[in-house]
Amino acid sequence: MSNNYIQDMSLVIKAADFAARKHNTQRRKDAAQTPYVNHPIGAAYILTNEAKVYDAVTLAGAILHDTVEDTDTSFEEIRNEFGDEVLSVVRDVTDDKSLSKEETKRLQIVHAPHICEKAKYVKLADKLNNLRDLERYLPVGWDKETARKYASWSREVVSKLKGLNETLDKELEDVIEKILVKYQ
Ligand SMILES: Nc1nc2c(ncn2[C@@H]2O[C@H](COP(=O)(O)OP(=O)(O)O)[C@@H](OP(=O)(O)OP(=O)(O)O)[C@H]2O)c(=O)[nH]1
Repeated sequence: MSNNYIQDMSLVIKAADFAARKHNTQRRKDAAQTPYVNHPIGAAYILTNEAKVYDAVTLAGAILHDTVEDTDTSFEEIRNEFGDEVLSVVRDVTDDKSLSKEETKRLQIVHAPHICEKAKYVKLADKLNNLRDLERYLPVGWDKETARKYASWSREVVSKLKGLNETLDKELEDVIEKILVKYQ
């Protein structure tokens, strides 16, 4: 085994361990209250399985993408544990939760073209994983209009990231269309 391979594998597995511990009390908004960590792991799996992205920093970034936004994790902790490259990816996909929901959503559209390429992949996989869940079930507390609005807003965000990966572009387009039909 090469040293690079060992380093890459270690980084990704460390990220999975870290995310699982940080998200351990959180659940998805489905009836079964699926562990929240299924979402970041699902996003990373979309990258390897569908987008054919195998870069360890991108995969670690995908696995860690909600730790600062949704748990007590700080950017400093991400830097100390995973280094500056992973930090850049996580920083680029972390919303400022001190802003209003509307402003946060507006800023995702504005910022999307300017984030680093690895973060763009993470953002696409994040949205695709959430949208696939949304197509399967309405999250607890959501109505059809909330679902349609989330899909339309996601379409605006991902439109700023088009051209990076044909498979992700197509899968996102398809699932958004299905949601808009299912919840009309
Ligand atoms: N489809 C789906 N989404 C779920 C589920 N559980 C949690 N979510 C999260 O809900 C958020 C969207 O719901 P909102 O009503 O807008 O936000 P909020 O509840 O977190 O305040 C998404 O995160 P976000 O950070 O607000 O948006 P994004 O930037 O991750 O897209 C998504 O990750 C689930 O079971 N299904």
